Amino acid sequence: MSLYHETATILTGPSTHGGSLKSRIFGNKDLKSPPAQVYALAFEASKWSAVLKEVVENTQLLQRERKLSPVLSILLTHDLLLNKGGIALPASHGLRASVEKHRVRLQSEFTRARLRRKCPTLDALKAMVDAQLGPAHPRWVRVNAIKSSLDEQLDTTFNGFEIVPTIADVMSPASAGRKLICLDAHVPNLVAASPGTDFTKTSAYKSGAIILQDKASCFPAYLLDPRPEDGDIIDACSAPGNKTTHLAAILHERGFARGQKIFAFEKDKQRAKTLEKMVRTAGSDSVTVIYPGHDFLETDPNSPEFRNVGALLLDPSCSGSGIVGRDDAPQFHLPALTNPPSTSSDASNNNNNNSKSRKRKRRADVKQTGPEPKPGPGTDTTEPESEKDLQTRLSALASFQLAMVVHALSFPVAKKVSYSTCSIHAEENEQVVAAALRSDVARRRGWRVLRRDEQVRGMAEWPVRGQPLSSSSSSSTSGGEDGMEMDSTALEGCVRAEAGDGMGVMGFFVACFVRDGVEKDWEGDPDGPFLRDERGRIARDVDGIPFLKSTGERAFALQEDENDGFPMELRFAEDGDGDDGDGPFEKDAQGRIIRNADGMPRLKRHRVEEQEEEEEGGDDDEWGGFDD
Ligand SMILES: C[S@@+](CC[C@H](N)C(=O)[O-])C[C@H]1O[C@@H](n2cnc3c(N)ncnc32)[C@H](O)[C@@H]1O
Repeated sequence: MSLYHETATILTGPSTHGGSLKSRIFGNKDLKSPPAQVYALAFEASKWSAVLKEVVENTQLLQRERKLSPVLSILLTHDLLLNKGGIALPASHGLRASVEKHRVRLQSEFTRARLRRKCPTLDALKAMVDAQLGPAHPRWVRVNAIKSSLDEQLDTTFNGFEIVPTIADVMSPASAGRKLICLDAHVPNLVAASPGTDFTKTSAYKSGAIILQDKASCFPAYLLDPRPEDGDIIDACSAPGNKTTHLAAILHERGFARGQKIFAFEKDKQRAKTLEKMVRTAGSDSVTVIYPGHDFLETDPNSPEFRNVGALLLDPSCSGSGIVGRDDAPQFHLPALTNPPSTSSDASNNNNNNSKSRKRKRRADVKQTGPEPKPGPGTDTTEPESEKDLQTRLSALASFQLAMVVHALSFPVAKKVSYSTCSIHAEENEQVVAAALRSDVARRRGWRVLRRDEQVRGMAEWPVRGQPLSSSSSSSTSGGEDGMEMDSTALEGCVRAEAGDGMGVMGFFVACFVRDGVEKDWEGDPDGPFLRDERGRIARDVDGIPFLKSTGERAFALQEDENDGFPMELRFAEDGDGDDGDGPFEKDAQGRIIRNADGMPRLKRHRVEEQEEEEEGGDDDEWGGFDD
């Protein structure tokens, strides 16, 4: 297969497979062409594709050369017009000939495209195209607490990186070529590294000590805040497993309750294989039960298997309209097969990279598999989708998403459910939450949105919140008019992330449903079965287990038999830091585990390091305060 066919295959393959463009290419063992050449062509052609799309359309190249596909037309035109060596194929090759015979026409159309952009020279056009690449997206790295620690990674994988205080420093064009990292201020164990940094060859990546996961994608597990006392956790839509493994990592730091499990559902069997691999690599296989090929909607919430499920993470298929920076390459603009020639106003539209309507229409694809119609090939395109088609697609997605949320809210002892999408559309976000709150099950069981002031520190401090439905809906009828309004407290409880706002995140949405009356279902006591302190909070022992009113004893009997199921006693994972038999966490004089403000238990290791620093007379460690 030629360089051009191989590059075309990479560019039109599912964007959900294999991470960044770089890792998709360099990790592809089947490539016959040199990966560096494929990457250079894919990147450069993508960068120029908005201009080349115009050239191809205006010369009607695709109509003249019926065997040429849209993606190949861009790749070949790129090399013909912009590559010093021209098209890298023998002169007699059919592909090369099919484009070269239109050289004069293509060249003059390219000149017109340049002049329309008011660029007097090719160099000026090159500078403009480079400038339009937009703000670079950082490479987000989550340190997997099951296999490593932030400190260990700072000493190893990030050794040689300069630590800078803000994400703006990491993304600044002035920092190009430097190896920078910034420790995230909102999500524990998360690091932003210079855009395009390739960690896929590091031993930490291969061993699962680090996981490449966008900051916003870390919000759901962090906001759900899984705890030993939550019992079993369901991840309803798991593949490829970023959030499943994040749940496991958070629980690992807190200490899993004995027998506590994460049930990971994945409807797509193929994707379930990726999930299995990721869970194994991340070291969370012993606590994760995978249900490959299993439709979450077909689970029976009342099945004995799920009697201890206290929390669910729901990250269903969505439009994916918020996805940016998944890749280290610019978007690829495909020429239309039948479009009339572009006008100068089309050209100026093409230049308007940041327009909101464009963002909304940007992707015709679906984030992952789901019930909705799938896109055709070439999904990484900017083919406009009509407003009507968009609304039809969004409404199909929203019905599915609502069904998933309502199902999750039906688990008998569940008391927290996070719902997330990487969509920017209110139809999939606030409107789904509003509709779920109005469902029978939500009303009957008292589900509400977790308030901002109840959220873990990083999420409470995150500034971008749910949008009022009338201003966030992409439909011409506002959500409010549809009766989908939410009160301001609930909206404030919703968390959004906005691409391109300087915080280095993709477009994302998450809300956590909670209910306060779970105990009522069990005990018939309006105040629940557990002892409470003077502020009405459930009293818990050092391990977080509540005390029963009836006996004054811990709610769950401690048993040695591991097979007796949850919840019994806490099991601390090996810490490797000289286990003193008293668990890995610092305790106060009363023997209670010391927790940071966000509820994270404080590891003994941190104290030892602080003491060492004090002895060395070092300054306060800026990063030691990360969990505080
Ligand atoms: C957005 S992706 C999940 C990403 C994942 N949470 C992560 O962070 O790596 C949605 C996944 O849900 C799966 N899915 C869709 N409908 C489902 C259903 N009814 N039951 C279980 N899985 C489903 C899709 O196959 C897809 O893999």
